Amino acid sequence: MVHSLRPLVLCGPSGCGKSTLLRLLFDEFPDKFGFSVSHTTRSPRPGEVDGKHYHFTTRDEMTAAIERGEFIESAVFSNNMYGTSKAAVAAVQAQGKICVLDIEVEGVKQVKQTDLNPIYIFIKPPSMEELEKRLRDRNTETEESLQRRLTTARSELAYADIPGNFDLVFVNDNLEKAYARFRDFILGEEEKSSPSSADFWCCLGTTSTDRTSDDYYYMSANIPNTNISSGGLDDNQLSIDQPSCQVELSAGISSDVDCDSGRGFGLGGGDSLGCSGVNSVPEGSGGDSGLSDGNLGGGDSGGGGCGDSGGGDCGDSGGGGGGDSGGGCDSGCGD
Ligand SMILES: Nc1ncnc2c1ncn2[C@@H]1O[C@H](COP(=O)(O)OP(=O)(O)OP(=O)(O)O)[C@@H](O)[C@H]1O
Repeated sequence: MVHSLRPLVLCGPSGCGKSTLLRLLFDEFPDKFGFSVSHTTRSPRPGEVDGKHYHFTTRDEMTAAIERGEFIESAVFSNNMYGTSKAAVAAVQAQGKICVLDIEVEGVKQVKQTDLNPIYIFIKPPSMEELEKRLRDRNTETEESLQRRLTTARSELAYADIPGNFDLVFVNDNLEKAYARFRDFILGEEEKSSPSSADFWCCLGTTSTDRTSDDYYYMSANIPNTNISSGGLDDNQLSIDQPSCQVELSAGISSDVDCDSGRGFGLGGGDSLGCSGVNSVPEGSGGDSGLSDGNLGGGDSGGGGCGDSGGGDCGDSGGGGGGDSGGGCDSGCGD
């Protein structure tokens, strides 16, 4: 299964510094991020290139494409249409890059209705006065368009202040500090959503035949000290050290299952075990990590990336070294 990295939605009032911060990000990570090229009906600014900064289009063409369902989001801003086509996002993801969407609040609301599941970031200016100064200094606006942008900015800032609307809201005051915060947050979030930290099941039974449903435990490598959520051991915990993703059983695993704290197992950095997004494992089914009581070394994969519960048993091939597979779960997981 191919894991698409979560897209990044960047939002903030015109002039808050979105383009500036993105330029720094792309300069530092030229191969990691890809810009989703928006469509717009506004005229190109000096230096802007069609197909690179925007797909410049007409109102009629864009309206027709939206009606054909070709857009994830679209909005009218300062009398111009802006929008993100599905093709623009897919083109970036096809390159194995994190797709960056620079969109307005109305577009954010529409993206939230889709299954895109991006990271939402909002950039605030230090003040309305500073925002106005930046826009004037940029020298790209007429007095009328500047006033429109400032009016829109107020409602955008109000939307950003509602808890839960964005994963990160921060002020772009000192550019260096703002960029560091922006970059570190994105890298942290992407690390969390990478396959190495997907939720997974593992099995602690010694052999495939003596396992019961009680031997399967649900773990999330994103959350330290995650409660075991199945197998009747809700009071027990798994302790998980990030970022190496070492997973081990804490002391206190009940002895009435066929395991104890000595039967720990670990994952090297970048590892993935079993099936992500699993909610239940039917009795006697697979979805396990391919481990009995072994460790997987760095670079291992115990299967991974399955959408749902079940599937065939992964075998007992624990203890693999670097680059090993923990039992070929991948094909055995049903959706
Ligand atoms: N931290 C900062 N301190 C001072 N000036 C800044 C800072 N960040 C950006 N600027 C300046 O503010 C102006 C607006 O920034 P930028 O063009 O990146 O905004 P934007 O949010 O992309 O705007 P738009 O949405 O209209 O494209 C630019 O001239 C930029 O150089």
